Amino acid sequence: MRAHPAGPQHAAGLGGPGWLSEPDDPNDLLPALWPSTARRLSGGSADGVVSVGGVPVTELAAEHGTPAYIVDEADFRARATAFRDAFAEAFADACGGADVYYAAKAFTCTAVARWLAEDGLRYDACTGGELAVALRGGTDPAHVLLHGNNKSDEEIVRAVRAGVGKVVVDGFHDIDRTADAAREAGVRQGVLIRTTVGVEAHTHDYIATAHEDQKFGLSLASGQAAEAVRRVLARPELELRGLHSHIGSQIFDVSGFEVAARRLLGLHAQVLAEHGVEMPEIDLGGGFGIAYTTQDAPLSPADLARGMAEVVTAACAQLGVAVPKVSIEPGRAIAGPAGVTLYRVGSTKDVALDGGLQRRYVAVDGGMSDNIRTALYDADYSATLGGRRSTASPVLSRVVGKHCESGDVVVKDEFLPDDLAAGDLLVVPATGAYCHSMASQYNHVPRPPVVAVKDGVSRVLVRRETEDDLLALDVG
Ligand SMILES: Cc1ncc(COP(=O)(O)O)c(C=O)c1O
Ligand SMILES: N[C@@H](CCCC[NH3+])C(=O)O
Repeated sequence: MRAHPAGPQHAAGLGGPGWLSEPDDPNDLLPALWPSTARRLSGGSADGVVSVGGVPVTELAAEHGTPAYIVDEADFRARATAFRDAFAEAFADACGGADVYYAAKAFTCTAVARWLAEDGLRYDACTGGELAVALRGGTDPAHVLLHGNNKSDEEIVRAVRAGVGKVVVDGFHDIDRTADAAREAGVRQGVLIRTTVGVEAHTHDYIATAHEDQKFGLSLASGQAAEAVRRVLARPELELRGLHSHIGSQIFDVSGFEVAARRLLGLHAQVLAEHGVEMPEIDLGGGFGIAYTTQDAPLSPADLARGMAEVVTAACAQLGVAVPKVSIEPGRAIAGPAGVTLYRVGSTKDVALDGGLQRRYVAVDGGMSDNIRTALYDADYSATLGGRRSTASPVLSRVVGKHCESGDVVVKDEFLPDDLAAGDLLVVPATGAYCHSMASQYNHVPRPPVVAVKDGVSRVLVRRETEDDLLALDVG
């Protein structure tokens, strides 16, 4: 990592993160963080402008306004099919391939469901709302699985009637309700049992999900998962398809997945020994990390698939069981790098810090309502000047929003050019996952649109909310 030209103390003195370093030219886009079609144009009337999907951000801002979520359709679909192909290949010999369920919670809308269906991916919904989007997008219901730690009766009935392939049993409370819904619908419902395997995933506490002391799943160690197997087998309306584990999100360390797979397969073998039931599937969840900064080094889908295939094959051989059909549920790794957020700068202010240092606050026209991840998880992002090139010297800056909250920060630390001013466009990469899907209308700020870009054309997938939309909800 290279230090800032003013000396390492420039950033270090602010207690800034270790990852913050300046690219050779701050106008460069660091490829790992951006959709594959993103570039800074050179020459012509749009010289210096960032372009995504062949559309300059100046055009996007003029046509769709700011803030706006921009999704690079080709990049999203390439990442999705890379997972599909890598896992199909890695598991081909062991179990005839693998199924990839896109985790809709990362980002979904009808167009996304359609892309996935066209490209042969499946769909992981965790609410009735996400299921509704899948069905409206033309997803084959048999390719949908329904998660949820607190599914309503109505969600279960709706999913079973729609013909979803699998309902994931997250607790004992799901078993009889799903079986009753299946009996009423006259079907045999496939189920997975979400198992808490006791892995402490190396990620933010709020997004680790396989240790004992959290709300999801049935514990392996305490015997709850084995008891759930017995209860499911006692209901003939249910078809026990397999066990499920999801250890958390934004994980880079493959050892967590390895331990989870081995423990899950241990229970899988135990069920065979105890009940004579050979479950045909196993679902290892999602959670594959992406690069938000230059410090993050994600594994490629091919490396992940190869690594997971080795672990699963070896564990099955050791246990003396056939390799079940493997499923995974990536969300962030498909949607995250495919999306950027476009903002317009409204104001700046310099604050003197101890030691003669200063921090520049750059306020944009969105904030924690369109990206809650910085406030919620202390997440790191980067930002770049989008509408022009600048040769002004870089200034350590903090990109903040317009909300009435001092924690309303989008990018904690970034070097931005000294001549950045009101009216400039800023682009924040790697915002395709868990930004639109976690957006709020805090301070009655309408949510931004989602605009797809491809081959030089932009298309609104989700329209911008208006104040009238918000007022229409207020019926009191
Ligand atoms: C059950 C389950 N599957 C898949 C995912 C997707 O995770 P990620 O977007 O990190 O791949 C999540 C979210 O963490 C989840 O809870
Ligand atoms: N929402 C989280 C990920 C957790 C998702 C689902 N279990 C994030 O933004 O990183």
